[in-house]
Amino acid sequence: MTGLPSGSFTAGRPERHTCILVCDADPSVRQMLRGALARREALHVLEADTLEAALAVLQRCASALVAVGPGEGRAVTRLRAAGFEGTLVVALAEGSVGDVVAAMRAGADDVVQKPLKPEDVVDRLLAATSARRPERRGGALRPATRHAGDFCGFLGRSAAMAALYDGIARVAASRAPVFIAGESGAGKSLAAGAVHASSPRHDGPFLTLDCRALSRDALEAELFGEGVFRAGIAERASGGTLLLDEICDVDLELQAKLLGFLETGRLRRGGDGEDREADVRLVCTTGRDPLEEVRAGRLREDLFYRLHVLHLSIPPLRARGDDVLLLAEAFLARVAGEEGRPLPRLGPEAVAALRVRGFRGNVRELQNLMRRAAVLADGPVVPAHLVGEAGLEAADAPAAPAPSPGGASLPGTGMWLGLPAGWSPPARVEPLSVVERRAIEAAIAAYDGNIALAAAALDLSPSTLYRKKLAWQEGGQDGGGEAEGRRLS
Ligand SMILES: Nc1ncnc2c1ncn2[C@@H]1O[C@H](COP(=O)(O)OP(=O)(O)OP(=O)(O)O)[C@@H](O)[C@H]1O
Repeated sequence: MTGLPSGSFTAGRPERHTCILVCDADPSVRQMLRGALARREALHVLEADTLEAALAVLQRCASALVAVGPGEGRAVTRLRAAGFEGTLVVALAEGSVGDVVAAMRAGADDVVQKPLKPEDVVDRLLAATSARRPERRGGALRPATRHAGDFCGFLGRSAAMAALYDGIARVAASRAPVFIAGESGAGKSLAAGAVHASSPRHDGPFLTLDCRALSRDALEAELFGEGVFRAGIAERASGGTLLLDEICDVDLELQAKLLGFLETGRLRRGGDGEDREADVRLVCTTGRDPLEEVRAGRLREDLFYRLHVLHLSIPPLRARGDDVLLLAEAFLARVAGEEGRPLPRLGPEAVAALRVRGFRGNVRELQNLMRRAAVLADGPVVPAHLVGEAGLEAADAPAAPAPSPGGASLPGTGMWLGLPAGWSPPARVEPLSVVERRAIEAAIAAYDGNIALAAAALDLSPSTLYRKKLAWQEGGQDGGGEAEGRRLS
């Protein structure tokens, strides 16, 4: 058996042809497969614990072994629809013959059953790689791949997304924490995966902890571990990146412990007296306004500023122009592949509806809408009514109310700057601070609250905008600090 081409690794990223991705939620399975692969070939093994994490790094790999749990048959289609053209071997947790056939039809090169025997799996993976011909895969998913690979699993070519890709690339090189804000379903987790994939830690683990899902004690145990035998996710992510999803949901006391860990790189498992080290890069997300959370006392200010050194703001879909069409087509193709149906296209009215009238939801809602459209379309064209009034914003919706200037007011009459009594300044002349505040508030309203886009439009850094907002909330007029020029997206 020829196996994958081997190669040596010099500084920087390994060659794509020597890179293999192992995706499994269980760290011990990943470890076992990594060991088996390392014994056989000079391969560079990347690990992912979720499909989202896999999507973020997949394009850098020639082959992937992806574990698929019960009822997750769509995973293969998603990987192919995202543009992955390498060898794909799927490990099914509980696979009937039907599941195996479905996985192969969706684009898997081979299917193995769990529990895995590492040496067998490696054999099958290497065999699939050497036997693979580009034309082996069906053409049904090809339409989606023309859009694929825009950036680490993201699709989108708007200026807002270009700024985001640029921001991700810039923060990736550092080991400082990254704070990602954005609306629900806009792509925060995907961005976290992209930060990891573009960082020097890309061959380390990328693990995620959803802070919404657990009680305070369970979250602490999950994060820092318990007793001598149970390492927490912070230790397991050592050498890689840890995503804390919805950081504002972490209890304040635990936030203090997290801050201590950030500052020292040391942690203590529950019920254990020993201090342990973990070399982790933290990425945190929130769907809320972090400053509002600080003000309301739900997010420790010291933690916020420690985490907020580098920050990214994910633009809402409505700020991405025609990306909505590109994404809609890609999602249609994905669903058609998953459902084994012919690929429908968006009719002109559906295109006009999405583009001209505007889609109100975010990427996740668009995915759901396209799923419904692909399933319900009974011809080759998706009609307008299937892209649904629910997701569309009326063209004649009232504009956002003009923000009030607030802050200091002008003197009305009388001596002012040496002018004679009775003289009134023209109404349009206002103190610079008032003008500035109005301009900033108008920009934030124009970009639907997206600070990064507003900052970019104003040629300020997002941190300057945050500081000014904070100062206004505290009652001052001036947000302090001079314009810093644009930094990150
Ligand atoms: N630009 C994009 N291109 C392709 N898929 C995308 C894009 N943005 C987001 N997605 C997909 O949309 C879904 C939602 O994205 P993600 O989970 O990253 O959002 P989120 O902001 O973290 O959501 P939540 O706030 O609910 O945690 C995922 O399936 C993701 O892969």
